[in-house]
Amino acid sequence: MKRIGILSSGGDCSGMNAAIRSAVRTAIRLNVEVMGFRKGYLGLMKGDAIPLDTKAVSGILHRGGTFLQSARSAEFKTPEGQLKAIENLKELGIEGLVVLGGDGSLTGALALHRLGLPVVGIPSSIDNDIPYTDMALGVDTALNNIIYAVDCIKDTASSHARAFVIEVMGRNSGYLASISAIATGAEYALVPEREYNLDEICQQLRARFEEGRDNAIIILAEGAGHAQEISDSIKDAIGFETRVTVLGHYQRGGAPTVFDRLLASRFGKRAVELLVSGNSGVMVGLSCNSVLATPLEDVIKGEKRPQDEVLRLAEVLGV
Ligand SMILES: Nc1ncnc2c1ncn2[C@@H]1O[C@H](COP(=O)(O)OP(=O)(O)O)[C@@H](O)[C@H]1O
Ligand SMILES: O=P(O)(O)OC[C@H]1O[C@](O)(COP(=O)(O)O)[C@@H](O)[C@@H]1O
Ligand SMILES: [Mg+2]
Repeated sequence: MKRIGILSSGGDCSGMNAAIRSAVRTAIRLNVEVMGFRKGYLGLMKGDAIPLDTKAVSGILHRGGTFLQSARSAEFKTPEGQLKAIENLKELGIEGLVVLGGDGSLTGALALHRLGLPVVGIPSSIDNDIPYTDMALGVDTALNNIIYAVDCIKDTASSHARAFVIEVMGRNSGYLASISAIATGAEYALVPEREYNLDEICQQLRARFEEGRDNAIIILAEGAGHAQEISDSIKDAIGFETRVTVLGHYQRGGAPTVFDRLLASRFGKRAVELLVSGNSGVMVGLSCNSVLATPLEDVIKGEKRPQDEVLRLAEVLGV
């Protein structure tokens, strides 16, 4: 292989830059040129690419987001969009592609692989909803962002004897909610994977405030309900003030943690080594602290949910 491409797609996350840097520097060591596509699959369909050398990826390791930018594209889901991408790659003399992204982007990578393009995926999404990797890129940084915010909110909640409903991201996954609830000592983690009974929660919260506790933190996964409605129900039932904080896109940015910098560097290197040695149609992943490759077919067929042990732990340590 003489020339490969790289792109970041879907929701950005911290660690993408570090992974791109690692992939580019590994490729250069192997005498392979790298082109970076801007704005994910949009750039691939437009042929919007820039050459990436060692200098182009210096000074980005510690920055959140992705300097290649990211996007979501409905057109790329169509066969026409995918063929446009393949044609552009041929014209640019690009023989293989590294895709950084979440479950959607990896489904797109599988589509390109089925069209005959050598592809390797790097799981990158704060949601941690991608199977065959213990952690995706960006998850650890997002969790650290969340616990910083929750700790701050707890201070003000205590000062006013309030209950807070704090909404975190995760799409259909309760991973961020359950882990951050354990790490902050929150009273409840409301997640899509477990049914919850709001009446019971309100009774327990009322008892908690009546016995003199001065705050309550309820971490709500975005896929598990409406923050304001839950907050209003709690307020009406317990008679204490409630507030809502939606952490939103704050969770996705910021300097990557050591864990994410290391994971990104390991993933980027292995992805290029696999691609250049002819092992394509796979995703790199972390399993028991080793970097493994899994066929994209299995990744896309698979499902990932937070471990039951973790969900149970959040319940046992809460109210
Ligand atoms: N089924 C699919 N086939 C081809 N491409 C897809 C498919 N699903 C998603 N993609 C591409 O991947 C992009 C990112 O997917 P999305 O689910 O929004 O984010 P993420 O990759 O972070 O999970 C989509 O906008 C689309 O271009
Ligand atoms: O940035 P957008 O387009 O508002 O999307 C928000 C969504 O992206 C995420 O932050 C990341 O999800 P993906 O990795 O699937 O893109 C979700 O947690 C959230 O629901
Ligand atoms: Mg996703």
